[in-house]
Amino acid sequence: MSDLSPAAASDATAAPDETAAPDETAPLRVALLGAGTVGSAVARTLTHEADDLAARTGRRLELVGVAVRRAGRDRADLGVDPALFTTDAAELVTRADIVIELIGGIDPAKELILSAMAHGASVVTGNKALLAEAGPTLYAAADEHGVDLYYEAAVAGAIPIVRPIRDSLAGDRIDRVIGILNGTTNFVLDAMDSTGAGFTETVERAQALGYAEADPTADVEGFDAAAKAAILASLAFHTRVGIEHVHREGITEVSAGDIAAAKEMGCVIKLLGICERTVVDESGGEGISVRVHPAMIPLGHPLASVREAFNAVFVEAGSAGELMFYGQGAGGDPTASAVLGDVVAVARHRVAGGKGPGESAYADLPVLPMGRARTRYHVSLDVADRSGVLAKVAQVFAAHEVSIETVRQQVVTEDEDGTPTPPRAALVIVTHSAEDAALSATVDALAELDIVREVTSVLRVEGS
Ligand SMILES: NC(=O)c1ccc[n+]([C@@H]2O[C@H](COP(=O)([O-])OP(=O)(O)OC[C@H]3O[C@@H](n4cnc5c(N)ncnc54)[C@H](O)[C@@H]3O)[C@@H](O)[C@H]2O)c1
Ligand SMILES: N[C@@H](CCO)C(=O)O
Ligand code: NA
Repeated sequence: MSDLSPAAASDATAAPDETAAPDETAPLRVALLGAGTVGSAVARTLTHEADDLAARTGRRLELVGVAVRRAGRDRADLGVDPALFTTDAAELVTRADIVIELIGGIDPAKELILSAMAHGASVVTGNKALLAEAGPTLYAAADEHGVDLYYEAAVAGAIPIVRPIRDSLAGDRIDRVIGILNGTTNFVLDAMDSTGAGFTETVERAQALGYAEADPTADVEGFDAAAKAAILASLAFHTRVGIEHVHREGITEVSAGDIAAAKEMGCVIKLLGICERTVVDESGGEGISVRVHPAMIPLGHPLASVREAFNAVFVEAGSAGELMFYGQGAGGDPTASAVLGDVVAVARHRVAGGKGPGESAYADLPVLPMGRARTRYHVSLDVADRSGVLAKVAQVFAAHEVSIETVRQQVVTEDEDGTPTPPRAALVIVTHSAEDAALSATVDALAELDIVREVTSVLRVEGS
């Protein structure tokens, strides 16, 4: 179908023959925007695997240009004709059937994608930040111009999860998606767990090893995972979810003490992206909760075994039951695998003369505030050790209608440096599931009690 696209029409140099049949052997013109970590790997595969890609697609994929920020750099290893490099991305997107956007960020990526679509190109992108901010605008443009918008690389890198949710599970009802969606934070938490070291020291080590960026804010503060959670929730619940709807807490406050407390509970701490469907009223009306925060999960949960910088997504669906998707969430070649899979998919649509699914937002479920999410809390308190203390603490939970699951107490008689202390106790309370607002109010009220010397840690417990 590409030969009748506006891009092809405007590109024609010979006198147009309105009655001529489309050339069904002409290569599909591919434009690549960005030759960084992922773009370079994509360029290499497009050139080195051209014959296999043509065989799988049914048409050759001809790289017609690579937009870069700076001209003149030696990029010989990509195997790309040097004449194809350009600094004019805006011009390049007007003469392609498929545009691969791998420059990242909002501007100019958004305008380039919209222009590419207006010129008839299908778009493949890995840009989670842009999708979480402007997904509906991009989908509307794709719809208007009859082109594809594919973005498998945007969530969990190489792991096939966007298309499994959008296509393979389209006949099922997804109730919950829990993901380890950020490799940097998983690496840091895993290293803290194995070494007992603190957060700052571990991030510095991750930076030295190349796992964390020089500025790790987007990862450690949970922005990257929140963008991915927004995309997953939109797909899973057929509802528009933007980054602004996602409750976000990063891992900067997770201490070595929290990690040790999790170990004692038979848990590990992970930064989780949680997207879940909940009943919100007595008539069975539903809403969704989308949140990113550190949480304890039991060692027996499949997500607990996800080590180092790996990602995983655990899906609970009505008929399929529990599914686990695991693999590399980042890196040039792994992410390029997801990009190229999308390129082949959209190219096949062009060859067959159709397009893939557009946005599905028909359910339009309300996105609940964090206070309405149901979770469990693990609360550690440093309290005076005298009669009536446990009763007072239990009363606070009861007053907020939060049910206690377990209580553990350890008497402390000396400080960390061995100095004898007045009798006190370390109290660890794990609750049953309750609304986050009630749990949070409970913790605030506990902190006000004169018998509570300190609330030493508060962690959510998920996955059980
Ligand atoms: N790196 C990963 O592991 C990974 C994984 C999944 C998704 N992604 C996503 O893929 C995209 C690319 O990531 P990356 O890691 O390759 O980034 P990168 O910073 O390594 O590469 C981006 C490249 O785009 C170039 N660029 C920026 N503006 C440009 C412009 N206007 N015209 C031409 N070139 C321009 C930059 O010079 C750079 O070379 C991002 O959206 C990112 O979120 C990356
Ligand atoms: N910075 C991300 C990789 C790309 O999303 C991570 O650490 O997982
Ligand atoms: Na993916």
